Order: sequence, then C-alpha cells, then structure tokens
Amino acid sequence: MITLKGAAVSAKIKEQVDTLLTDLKGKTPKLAIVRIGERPDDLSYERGALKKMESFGLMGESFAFPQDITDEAFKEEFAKINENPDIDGILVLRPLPKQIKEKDIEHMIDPGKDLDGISPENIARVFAGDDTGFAPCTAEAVVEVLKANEIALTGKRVAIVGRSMVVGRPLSMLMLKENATVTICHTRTENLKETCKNAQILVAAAGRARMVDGSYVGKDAIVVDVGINVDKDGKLCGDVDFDSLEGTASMATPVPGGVGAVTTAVLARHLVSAALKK
Ligand SMILES: NC(=O)C1=CN([C@@H]2O[C@H](COP(=O)(O)OP(=O)(O)OC[C@H]3O[C@@H](n4cnc5c(N)ncnc54)[C@H](OP(=O)(O)O)[C@@H]3O)[C@@H](O)[C@H]2O)C=CC1
Ligand SMILES: Nc1nc(=O)c2c([nH]1)NC[C@@H]1CN(c3ccc(C(=O)N[C@@H](CCC(=O)O)C(=O)O)cc3)C=[N+]21
Repeated sequence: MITLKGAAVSAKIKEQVDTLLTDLKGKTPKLAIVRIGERPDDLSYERGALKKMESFGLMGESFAFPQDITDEAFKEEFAKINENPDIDGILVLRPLPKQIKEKDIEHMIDPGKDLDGISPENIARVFAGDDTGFAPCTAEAVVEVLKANEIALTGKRVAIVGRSMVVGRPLSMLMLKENATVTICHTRTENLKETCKNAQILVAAAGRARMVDGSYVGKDAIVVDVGINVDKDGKLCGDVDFDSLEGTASMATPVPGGVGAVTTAVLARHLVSAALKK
C-alpha cells in the first residue's frame, strides 16, 4: 500500500503561491483568524494555519474573543475585521457558541474575503461548478491530494462518509465537477459498509476515530482520511484504521501528515487569490 503524504502536495501548492505572489508586487497578504473561546480543535487548526502562513511568507493574525461574548458585541467586532482594508482574507473557526447567530455571520462576511466558503455566494458557486469563488479548504484539499498524485476521478465510483457543509457536501460537488460518480453516506445510510466497499475512492469525513477499517474497503481502493480525532490515549488519529488497510487499499492518506497539511496550504492559496482579486 502506498502512503499519500500531504507534505508533497503542500510543497506543490507553495510553488503556486510563490507564482501568485510575484503578481502582488511585494505586498504581503494578511489572514485574520476569528476565534471565540478556546476549543482545542480550533486552537490546533489556528496553530497549524499560522505556521503555514509563516512558512509560505504570508501574514496571519488571530482575533480571539471570550466564550461568553454577546451576539451584538461579536457582530460589531466582526464588522471591523470584515471591513478592515489591511485584511485580505478571513477564517472563522466554527462552530461558534450557541448565543452567536452563525447564519448572520455567513451572510455578513465579504465573499471576497471568505476563504473557507461559508457565505451563500461561495456555496452557490461550488454547487454550480463555478470555481471563481472559494470552496471550503478541506473539501478542496481532498481533491488536491488526488490530483497531485495523478489519480483520475472521471467515471470513478466515489463514496464520501459525512455530509457536513465544511467537508462532505462541498466535496461531493467538487468530485462531481471532476466527473466522478458520487455516493454521500451519513448516519442514516443503510448498508454503509457495502456502499463503502463498492467505491474505488473512499473518503472518510465522519469525525469517528478509526471507524473505517479494512472491512469497509474494496480491493485496490484509494482511501482518503479527512478525520482529525483524539483517541482515548490522547493521540491524534483519523477516521480510518490505517494499519488495517494493508492488503486491501492500494493507497491511503495518513493522519497526521495527510489531508490536514494540505488544508492549510489551500487556505494560503485562497488568501493570495483574495488579495489578488482585491
Ligand atoms: N483535515 C482537516 O483540515 C479538517 C478535518 N476535519 C475533521 O473531519 C471530520 C469531519 O468533520 P465535520 O464534517 O466537520 O464533522 P461533522 O460532525 O459536522 O459531520 C460528520 C458527518 O459524518 C456523519 N457520520 C458521523 N458518524 C457516522 C457514522 N457512524 N456512520 C456514517 N456517517 C457518520 C454525520 O452524519 P449525519 O449528518 O447523519 O449526522 C455527518 O454528516 C472530523 O474528524 C473533523 O475533525 C474537519 C475540518 C478540517
Ligand atoms: N471554519 C472552519 N473550518 C475548519 O476546517 C475547522 C474549523 N472551522 N474549526 C475547527 C475544525 C478542526 N480543524 C482542524 C484542522 C486541522 C487540525 C490539525 O491538527 N492540523 C495539523 C496537521 C494534522 C495532520 O497532519 O493531519 C496541522 O495543521 O499542523 C486540527 C483541527 C479544522 N476545523
């Protein structure tokens, strides 16, 4: 089985970023990460994203707010960031606490700065197969991993486990644009295992530690693990039980070191694109 590493894909994206940067004539794009509270997965994504911006020669700043901030106060602060001409792109770490009306933020965010595709305008573009907006970075990262490894998608049976607005749903649309035949699975899916086993490319984005083992995988299938979970020993792990794939999958992405590293590279590319479009 071949391990599809994220670092090589991230390096390719860095080259694209370098090319885009030359068109910016010395201006350095700036990312704003908007976070409420101190959720561990938000903090680790923030850390990874800021590190990636630095290594790609871009700027990043975190705007953190207390867990109990009111909807009104947050909107006031968010509007300032949204309108700040020195900020080229925004990543809002989600989900937001329940007192914040997340829908309002989705409608407020400037689509040109909305790097993770949460605004109705960017979502509509993804569903229309129009690639001039911003798709959610993780969904795009999955397609990048496959393309960078020269894995053809046209005509292929793809199964995606997960239907969230940040991964499963937009990914199904990106796959469809690549002419794959897509099956979207979720908690109500009957015969989940058989459906997964029938796929030539299987994407796990369920958020369940090591749920997908070799028994879900067809012979020579390609497995992409989007999950980032912490197991009971406190270790970072994916939705796929990687070691159980030997003898079934032909290729698979690891966690850590797979899709996660590509997600932040896509975020960086979106940031430079946003700065260029301004
Ligand atoms: N690599 C990266 O950069 C990123 C990784 N992630 C990771 O990806 C994973 C998914 O994230 P996200 O989409 O936000 O998660 P959500 O919890 O929002 O969605 C999970 C989806 O998986 C489905 N699901 C859950 N359990 C099962 C099951 N047992 N069988 C079938 N379907 C199931 C759910 O179905 P239903 O709709 O029926 O409830 C839901 O559609 C997480 O581990 C997350 O940490 C997320 C973002 C970025
Ligand atoms: N709008 C929004 N989009 C998100 O995609 C989003 C979010 N909000 N809120 C939080 C969750 C969680 N999440 C993580 C991503 C990477 C790591 C992570 O650990 N990444 C490591 C690499 C892990 C690896 O190599 O696989 C890193 O970047 O260095 C953790 C968590 C994103 N999320």
